[in-house]
Amino acid sequence: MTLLNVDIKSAGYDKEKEIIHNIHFNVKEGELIGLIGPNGAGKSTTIKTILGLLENKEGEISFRENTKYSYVPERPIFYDELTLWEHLDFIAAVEALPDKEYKEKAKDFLEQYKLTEHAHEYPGKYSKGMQQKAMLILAMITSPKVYIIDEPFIGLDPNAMKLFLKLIETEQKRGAGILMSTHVLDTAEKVCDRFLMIHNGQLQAAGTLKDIREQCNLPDGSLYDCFHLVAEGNPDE
Ligand SMILES: Nc1ncnc2c1ncn2[C@@H]1O[C@H](COP(=O)(O)OP(=O)(O)OP(=O)(O)O)[C@@H](O)[C@H]1O
Repeated sequence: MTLLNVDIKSAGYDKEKEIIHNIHFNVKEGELIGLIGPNGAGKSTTIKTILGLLENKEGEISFRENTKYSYVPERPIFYDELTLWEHLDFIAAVEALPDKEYKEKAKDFLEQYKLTEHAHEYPGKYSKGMQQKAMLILAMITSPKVYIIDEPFIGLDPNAMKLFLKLIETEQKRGAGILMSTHVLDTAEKVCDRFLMIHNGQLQAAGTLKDIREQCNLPDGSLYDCFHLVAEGNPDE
């Protein structure tokens, strides 16, 4: 079942300058989709367009009816005057989450991510990795049907990375669809079901690794080889 359908004809920050063109894909239940591309390719712009943050947009973005989604930005954003628990309470209040259920879930996440002892501190003062983990907890607490995650791996230590991947898998099994932009291609190759390869604001290749290899004419290539070909035009350099 399709949860999110993206049909961007063009989008950009200023009326005169379009940044992305003809980006079409969907996210289905239980799928993890990797949004891949070099710096400045248009990944964050695609995400911002999906989130409705860009006014200059031609095309259609449609979430399945009543689909709740969570966005995890590349750079964590917190309220200065709220502790992590207060952030969780705030989200629970806005989303009208059942009290007992969300508290149990929150405690479980905090324990897993080793943030229990820091839950009453201000996340603005956490280390980078702790902030990233806190953002993930805030995203997961509402049990959304769709996740939109901008580069989750930077700043996570190896244990946190493993935990994140495990939680993502659990969320997929629950039926959540995930769109995740990342530069960590070896991990993406292992965990993503499909890929969207963007360069110069356009979709250059899309599909499973097999599809991408065929489109790049690299039958045994890794995701990195295909990325390199798309980004640089030569897989061997
Ligand atoms: N706020 C902005 N205003 C104007 N142009 C922007 C803005 N943000 C990004 N751009 C431009 O849009 C283009 C695509 O940038 P975008 O941030 O989408 O790339 P990206 O693929 O997410 O890159 P990275 O891997 O470096 O995060 C770049 O040319 C960039 O200069």
